[in-house]
Amino acid sequence: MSPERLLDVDNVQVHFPLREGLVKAVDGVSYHVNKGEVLGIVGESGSGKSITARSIMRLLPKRALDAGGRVEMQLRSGEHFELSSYGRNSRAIRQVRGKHIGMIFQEPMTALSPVHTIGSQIMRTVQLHMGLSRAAARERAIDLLAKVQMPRPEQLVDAYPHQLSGGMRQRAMIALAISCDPALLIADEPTTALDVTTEAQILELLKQLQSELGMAIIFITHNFGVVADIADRVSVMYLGRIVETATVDDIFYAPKHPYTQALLRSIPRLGVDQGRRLPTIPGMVPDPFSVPPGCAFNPRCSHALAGLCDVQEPPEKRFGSQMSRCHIADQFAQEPVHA
Ligand SMILES: Nc1ncnc2c1ncn2[C@@H]1O[C@H](COP(=O)(O)OP(=O)(O)OP(=O)(O)O)[C@@H](O)[C@H]1O
Repeated sequence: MSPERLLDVDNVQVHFPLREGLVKAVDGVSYHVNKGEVLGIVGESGSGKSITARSIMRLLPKRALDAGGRVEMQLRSGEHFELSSYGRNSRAIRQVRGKHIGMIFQEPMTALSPVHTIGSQIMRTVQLHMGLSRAAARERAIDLLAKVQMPRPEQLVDAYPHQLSGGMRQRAMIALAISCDPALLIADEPTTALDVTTEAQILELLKQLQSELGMAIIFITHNFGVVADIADRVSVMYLGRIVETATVDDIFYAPKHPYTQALLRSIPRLGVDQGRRLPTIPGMVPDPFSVPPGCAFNPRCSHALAGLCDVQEPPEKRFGSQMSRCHIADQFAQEPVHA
């Protein structure tokens, strides 16, 4: 691992053996995150974004089968830690969760307990991982609430989650996730349930915290607009695989996978698309029990070549730092989809 590398995810596979058949929810996913960078992971519902992130934390649903792959992280001490070699409830992994990796979700109550005050939940975490005294932990909890820009932190530290608005609960969850100064924050659709104004405020807060604390973020979303705002690099997922990875500029101005291009065409442009019907991607995401042979996107792809795309799985093609899993990736000119 190079010194700037924080996380390496290599060929991770997560399956669900269900009565109807085997679902390969994550089918050989590889990516990396550098220290202090924001990696956006984009894709439609069911593409495997959340399960990939959960596999890093070893927080897979009970029915999931860990079918292989390796996840390694470089801790702040320089020590390499192989997360994939530990079980969900192992002592080692519980040390890493919360301390080295924080996680925030769409629904704050996934992370917050309804029966404890915001302050006591933060205090418990920092006492456990940072060895602070009760008084120092309370002080840190108040500082953290101030850092996430909650008003009157000295009072809100004693509030229960249900006493806060949705946006404030989101801030409290962020305070808890960053309480031990993690090197990595995994953000799984953290702004999806919020109104546009609150969403913009939370994104602004995350950007501010990211540059202030120097932490890396894996930002999972189905919304390309959000990615443009926050990410340095982007990976696009389709049916359990990463189909394209590139810098945010290359993703928007020179996408080399027809799925990325189709997702970009469906973003509304301010002032241009108002009142106009937006193109949507034809067809539906296929049933996860019967993924099409060849390139899984071929039945929905306007560029698909019969006898190639419906037969052969596309290899990873590289163009500098950009990767596309498309047979004809080299044919896409460097032209913006969004002119
Ligand atoms: N608990 C579960 N039991 C069975 N299958 C599951 C379970 N959780 C996820 N899956 C399967 O894994 C696939 C990927 O799920 P995942 O939650 O990672 O998708 P996602 O891209 O994050 O979508 P969303 O945005 O809807 O959360 C799903 O389509 C589903 O087939």
